[in-house]
Amino acid sequence: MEEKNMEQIEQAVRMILEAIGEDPNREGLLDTPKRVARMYTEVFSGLNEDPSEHFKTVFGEDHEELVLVKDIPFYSMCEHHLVPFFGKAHIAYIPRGGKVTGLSKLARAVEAVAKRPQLQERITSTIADSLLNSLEPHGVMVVVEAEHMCMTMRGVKKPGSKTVTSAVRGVFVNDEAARSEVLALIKY
Ligand SMILES: Nc1nc2c(ncn2[C@@H]2O[C@H](COP(=O)(O)OP(=O)(O)OP(=O)(O)O)[C@@H](O)[C@H]2O)c(=O)[nH]1
Ligand SMILES: [Zn+2]
Repeated sequence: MEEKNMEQIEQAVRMILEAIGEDPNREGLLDTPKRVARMYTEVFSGLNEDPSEHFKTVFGEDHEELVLVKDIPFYSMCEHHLVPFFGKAHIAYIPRGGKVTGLSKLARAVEAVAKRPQLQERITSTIADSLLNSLEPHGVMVVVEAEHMCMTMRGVKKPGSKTVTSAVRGVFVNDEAARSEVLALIKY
């Protein structure tokens, strides 16, 4: 992030601290605006990242069977309240024409998409569409499960509640058995 953007965040944090009735000049808070600016640089670092960039690493492997990377942990920021939501993403696809990507690239795509102000639904569909368009596989299925701090520490206050979203593309749409296989393997 550019220096001027960091300064803007620092100013904004100072204003928020004042607005809630705090003294931004007391010792414990003196470095807080700078820390928050650094933290936002990190947690919003995916804002201008295209997840498809990660799928450029392709191996010509003749495997037209299921690939599933599950339990990919992620942390994101709810775009309504700017508080975290976090959980696990599971990504399944059936490659076509030898287009198999590196396993870590699936996790990198999750990072890119999660590190911006987000909705869980958008994380889920963005990953699915990006994989679909880049590798042109037979099918893609993305399942995301997460806990939203805006629903636990405030508001409706329902700690432990989980939101599950899925995005299904290609052969998975009409093949119930294939979908069930993925869901069984995710739970396994
Ligand atoms: N669909 C969706 N909603 C989300 C997500 N993250 C947070 N929300 C919801 O966004 C909604 C915002 O509702 P508003 O009524 O505008 O805001 P609010 O008054 O703070 O709502 P409460 O959380 O119910 O107190 C809430 O229902 C949140 O639970 C998400 O990833 N997807
Ligand atoms: Zn929220």
